[in-house]
Amino acid sequence: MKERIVVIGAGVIGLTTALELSRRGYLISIVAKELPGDEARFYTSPYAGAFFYHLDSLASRGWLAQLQDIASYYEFLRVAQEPGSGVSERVAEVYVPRMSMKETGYDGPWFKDLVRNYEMIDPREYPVGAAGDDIVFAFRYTGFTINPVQYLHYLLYRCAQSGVNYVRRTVGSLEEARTLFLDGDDFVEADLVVNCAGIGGFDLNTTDRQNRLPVKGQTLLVENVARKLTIVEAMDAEHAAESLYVVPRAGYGTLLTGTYLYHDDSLDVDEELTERIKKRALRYAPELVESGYMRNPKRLVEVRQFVGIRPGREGGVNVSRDGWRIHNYGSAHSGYQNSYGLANRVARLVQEGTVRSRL
Ligand SMILES: Cc1cc2nc3c(=O)[nH]c(=O)nc-3n(C[C@H](O)[C@H](O)[C@H](O)COP(=O)(O)OP(=O)(O)OC[C@H]3O[C@@H](n4cnc5c(N)ncnc54)[C@H](O)[C@@H]3O)c2cc1C
Repeated sequence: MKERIVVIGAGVIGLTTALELSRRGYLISIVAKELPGDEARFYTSPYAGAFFYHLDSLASRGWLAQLQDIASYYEFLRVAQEPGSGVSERVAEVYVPRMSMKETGYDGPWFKDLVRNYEMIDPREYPVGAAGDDIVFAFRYTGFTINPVQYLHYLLYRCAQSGVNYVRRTVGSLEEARTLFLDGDDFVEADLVVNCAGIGGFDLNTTDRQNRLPVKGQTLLVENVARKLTIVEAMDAEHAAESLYVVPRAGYGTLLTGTYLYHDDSLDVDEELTERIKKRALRYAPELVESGYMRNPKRLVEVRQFVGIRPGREGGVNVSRDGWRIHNYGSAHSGYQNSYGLANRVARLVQEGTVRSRL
C-alpha cells in the first residue's frame, strides 16, 4: 500500500506539496491551523504579490534554485489556462536602475533563455516617469500574476478532487501531527509527516530556530487596472530596500508593493511608505489613473492595505528528510515561484526513503 502522509500547512507550499504527492498516488491528509479564506499574522500566502521574477544572472544563481523555479514557471503558465484558477498570463517588464545593479558584466536574468518571449526593452520605450532613475538594463518576457486567495482555493479544490482530506488543527510537534492522518471518521498513524508550516516550521523543528528570518512586506490593493506587470528594482537611494512592483490581478484591480524589512514580524502599516509606493507606481504605470484605459478612475481607489511576513530562513529553504520527518519551509519571497519545484523535491525524498526501506 502507498504511504500515508500528513502534510502540515495549507499555504501555497503545503497545498502544492499535498497535490503533487497525491498525484503520485500517496494518501494525503493536510493538518493546518489556517486554511484558504483565513487571515492570520503568520499565514503568509494570502498576502503575496504574486509573480515570477528574480534578477540574478545565470552565473550567480544556483542550479537547484533554477530547476525549482523553471518547473513552477511552466506549470503556472498551464494553470493560467484554467478559468477560475486566479493565475493570469501577463507581459512582465523589468527596469533596473544603476544603483541596484550589483553584478558587473550583467547580461540578463538567469531565466532569459528559458522563459517565453524574452527581449530587451529599447530605451525609447521606457515610461516617461522613468527619466531620472538612470535605468541601465530593462527587459520583458511572458510572465504571470497570481491572485493568491483565489489560487489557494483552487489548490484546495484540486487537492480534494485528488482525494486529499484536510483537518483544521494546531499541532505542537511533528510527533503529534503523525497521529492525525484522517482515515474515514478516525485518526490513524501516518508513515510520514511533511512540515510545510511556513514561519511556524521553525517551532516544529526547534533545532533550526536560530535560522528563523521573518521578512515583512507591505502592499496596497487598488481598484485601478494596470496594463502589465511592472518591476523596478530599488531606485531611491534614501530607501534602498524598496523596489516597485505593479501587479495586475485576475479579476482586475492591481497590487502595489515592493518592500523587504528583514527580521521584522510586526504588523503595523507605514503610511509614508504607502505614499512612496503610490507615487512610484504612477510614474511607471500612469494608465492606472487614465480613464482612456479600462475606464480607470482619475485617482487611485484603495481597497485595502496588507502586511505579510515572508517565511525566510538563513541559508535558504529547508527541504530535507530525517526518517519519517520531511521539511519544506523557509521559502521567503518566492514560495509561489518555486512551489512546484519544491514539491517535486519532496516527492523525490519520499520516494528515495521508500526505495531504501524496501532494499
Ligand atoms: C508582500 C509579499 C509579496 C510576495 N510576493 C511573492 C511573489 O511575487 N512571488 C512568490 O513566489 N512569493 C511571494 N511572496 C512569498 C510567499 O507569499 C511565501 O513564500 C509563501 O506564501 C510561503 O508559503 P508557506 O506555505 O510556506 O507558508 P504560509 O502561507 O504561512 O502557510 C503556513 C501554513 O502552516 C500552518 N501552520 C503553521 N504552524 C502550524 C502548526 N503548529 N500547526 C498546524 N498548522 C500550522 C498555517 O496555519 C498555514 O496553513 C510574497 C510574500 C509577501 C508577504
